[in-house]
Amino acid sequence: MLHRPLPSPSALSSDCWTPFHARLHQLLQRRSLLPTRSRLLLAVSGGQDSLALVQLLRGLQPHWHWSLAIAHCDHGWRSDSTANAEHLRQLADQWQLPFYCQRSPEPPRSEAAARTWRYQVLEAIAADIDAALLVTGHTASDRAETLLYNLTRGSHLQGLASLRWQRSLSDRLTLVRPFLGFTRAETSKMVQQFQLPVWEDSTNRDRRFARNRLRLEVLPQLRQINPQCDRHLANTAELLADEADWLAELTEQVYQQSLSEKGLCRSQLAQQPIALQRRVLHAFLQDQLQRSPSTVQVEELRQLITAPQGSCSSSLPQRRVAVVAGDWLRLQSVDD
Ligand SMILES: Nc1ncnc2c1ncn2[C@@H]1O[C@H](COP(=O)(O)OP(=O)(O)OP(=O)(O)O)[C@@H](O)[C@H]1O
Repeated sequence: MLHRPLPSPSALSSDCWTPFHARLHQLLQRRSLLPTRSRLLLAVSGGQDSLALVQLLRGLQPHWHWSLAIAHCDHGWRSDSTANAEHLRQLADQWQLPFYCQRSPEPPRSEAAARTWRYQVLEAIAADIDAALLVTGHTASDRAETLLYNLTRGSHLQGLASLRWQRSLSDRLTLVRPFLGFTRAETSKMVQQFQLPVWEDSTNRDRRFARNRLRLEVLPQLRQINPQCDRHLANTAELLADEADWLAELTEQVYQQSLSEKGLCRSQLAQQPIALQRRVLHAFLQDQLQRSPSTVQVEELRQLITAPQGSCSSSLPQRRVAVVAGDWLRLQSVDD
């Protein structure tokens, strides 16, 4: 485990301007991610990405006049987690930034539980300090990993397009990921160049976690095929995100056109490409059942678009079935 001593305050100075600062500055201008004078809550684990994020944002602060604060969530997972939090507190002191830290009452049982708890804490801190933007250090490499991970589990387009530049967490808080413009190899260079005291998380090396195996075993292999594969995979996710958004809009239009109190209009749906039929039927079932339908259920309904009068699907949740009534496809109780 590598714990670097805190460097002297001069090494942590934010006044140097590097090509990394210039790139982030331009990216923020182009994407309007972090408006001038906004209050930013920076989520910092102590790893290389989030420390590099703080360093660059501190450097850009005089140009954008943000008010910056740091938040750390201590999962209590590792024996050194309190020391990690204390290390960050001292660093925030040196950086003269407000520091907020919360420890989990008991260690979360899974990665997913940890993430849920972490975002609850971060949202509460953001509300306390009136910050509308929460900024994380997710990189293009995280985006590449997420794309690969979701592919291995089987995913629809939205899943492959995940890790967006921004995402709404609530009415009052937006999550922003400006570091998607950098790879992990680049944040590693930043850490060296700015002598940032990274606190290495030993669980990142634990190969029992699928994400770690992807990061430590699969991606290095893929980089032998193409050294730029992190960036290419992240760019693919970006293109897919635009296509997913466009398809979602189209789906909503067709759904609204085909829907009436009688059900879904079969002749309207029959004119649409199969991909749109599936999406509209998915939206219809989701609305009717208030839960995400399975692929099999959607496919069954798709067969009903051209099925004879009176045909019906097999039983759906809540003792319901889909039935063909003339030009309409509707859900009714199995008891009717
Ligand atoms: N314990 C935490 N407290 C606050 N923010 C966190 C914490 N863990 C993760 N984050 C935020 O979520 C981002 C992505 O988390 P992830 O687990 O992929 O990274 P990490 O390996 O923990 O650290 P880093 O991304 O800083 O190198 C981090 O960059 C950071 O902004």
